[in-house]
Amino acid sequence: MAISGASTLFDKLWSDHTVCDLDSGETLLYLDRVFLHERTGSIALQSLHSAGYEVRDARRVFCTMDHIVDTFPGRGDKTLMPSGSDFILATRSETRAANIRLFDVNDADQGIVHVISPEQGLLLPGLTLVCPDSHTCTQGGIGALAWGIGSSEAEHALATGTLRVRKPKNMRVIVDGELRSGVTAKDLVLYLIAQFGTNGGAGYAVEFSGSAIRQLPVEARFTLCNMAVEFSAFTAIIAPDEKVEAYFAGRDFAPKGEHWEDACSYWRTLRSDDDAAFDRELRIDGSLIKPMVTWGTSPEQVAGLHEHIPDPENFEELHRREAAQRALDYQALQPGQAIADIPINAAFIGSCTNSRISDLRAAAAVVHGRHIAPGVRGVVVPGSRRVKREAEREGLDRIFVEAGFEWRDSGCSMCFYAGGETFGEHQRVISSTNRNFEGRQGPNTRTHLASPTTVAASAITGYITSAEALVNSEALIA
Ligand SMILES: CC(C)[C@H](C(=O)O)[C@@H](O)C(=O)O
Ligand code: SF4
Repeated sequence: MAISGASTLFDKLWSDHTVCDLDSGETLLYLDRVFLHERTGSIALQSLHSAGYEVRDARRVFCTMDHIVDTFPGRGDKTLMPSGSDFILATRSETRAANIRLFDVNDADQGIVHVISPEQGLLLPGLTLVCPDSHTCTQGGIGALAWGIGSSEAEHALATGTLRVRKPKNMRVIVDGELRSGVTAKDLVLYLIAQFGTNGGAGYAVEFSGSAIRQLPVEARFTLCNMAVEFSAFTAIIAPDEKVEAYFAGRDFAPKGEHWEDACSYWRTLRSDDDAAFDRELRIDGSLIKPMVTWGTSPEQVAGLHEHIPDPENFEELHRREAAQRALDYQALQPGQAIADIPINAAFIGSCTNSRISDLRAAAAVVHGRHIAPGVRGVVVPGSRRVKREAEREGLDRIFVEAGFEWRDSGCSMCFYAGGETFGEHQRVISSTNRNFEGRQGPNTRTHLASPTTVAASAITGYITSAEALVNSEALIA
């Protein structure tokens, strides 16, 4: 379809994938990839099957076992939640019947859906991908149009290879300035949500751009885009650059030979035109950001690690005041408490936000030669089995285990209380994940979202601590 005038990257991908505009005001979009997982994908496949429909093109469909599968070494089909294995078994039989490539429980390439898809080159810049999972936006980090859908939309996607979608508006978030050392993409996205609220991106597809974004390694771009859904955005996208080309070079399903050159030439066209108009533009000075952590039960209830728990009375709007009070009650925290004085019971490194090899390297560098505080439980869950193998090749597993962490098999694990695993009631967990609502990590479990380096440093001190503060405090003692 021809594009007239200046366009955003999002508009270009939308237009390139438009089959037709519908009378309903929606667009019928062509889907290059559909990804499924055992929690929602099994439901979509079963429902499609019982309605008598077939998967239109199984070559474009992939499925993994990540949400419910447990992450204990030597795992099988059983999970702590007795009903968990029903999802696993249904996923296996439905994908087999439909001829869909499944990354099964103990497949060498199994892992969290949003980690394994770009990792293998199953998704590439410029392609569309949907998955019945809200964090599909993660994959916009390489310049693909990827968004989360519901199970019934997944049925439509599977049966037709297309989807009816209402076009969101365009937002650009420009992050200039240089991120300080020790400040990560996780801190950046928490800062964004702190500034503009969890509703800030509602109705928009967000393009991240600016000098701080160009500086981010590709895996950090996934972290940033991952939490676009916590900002209520339709999805997020970052224009691919030479870092993205280097990321894909040699990946299993990335184009090879002359196709590689063609692909790179095409990817270089994937950017917003200079004079493209955005419906909304937000600006952030990246140099102002410090390590962040959530104190409440929403990603917008967040503060710098050097700050104090706010007083709900100081929130202007009534609903924010009430939400803050309720969050403090749930989290058992007091207004005015220094964040650095909050003791933790557990530390979790994992999830589609922060479980890639660069996350594990950064966390391992913090814990290397140190030991987690007495009474604190630490768990590290690689995002995929490939990440796990690479970490083990580099000796990161030994660093974690010697520091007192459990080293697990890959999956969503304790990001989400689906397989039945939890740190327990009233346990306070510092977590590299993306959601902190009540009960997210198990009944009455208290979650504090932070970067993997903050999680690692906190595990060592037993208090919410930045990696920088850990090093400074040791220097004082020495
Ligand atoms: C189970 C799944 C549908 C869910 C999602 O959509 O995001 C989960 O991955 C989550 O993070 O809450
Ligand atoms: S790791 Fe967590 S956020 Fe990501 S897909 Fe799994 S449950 Fe959802």
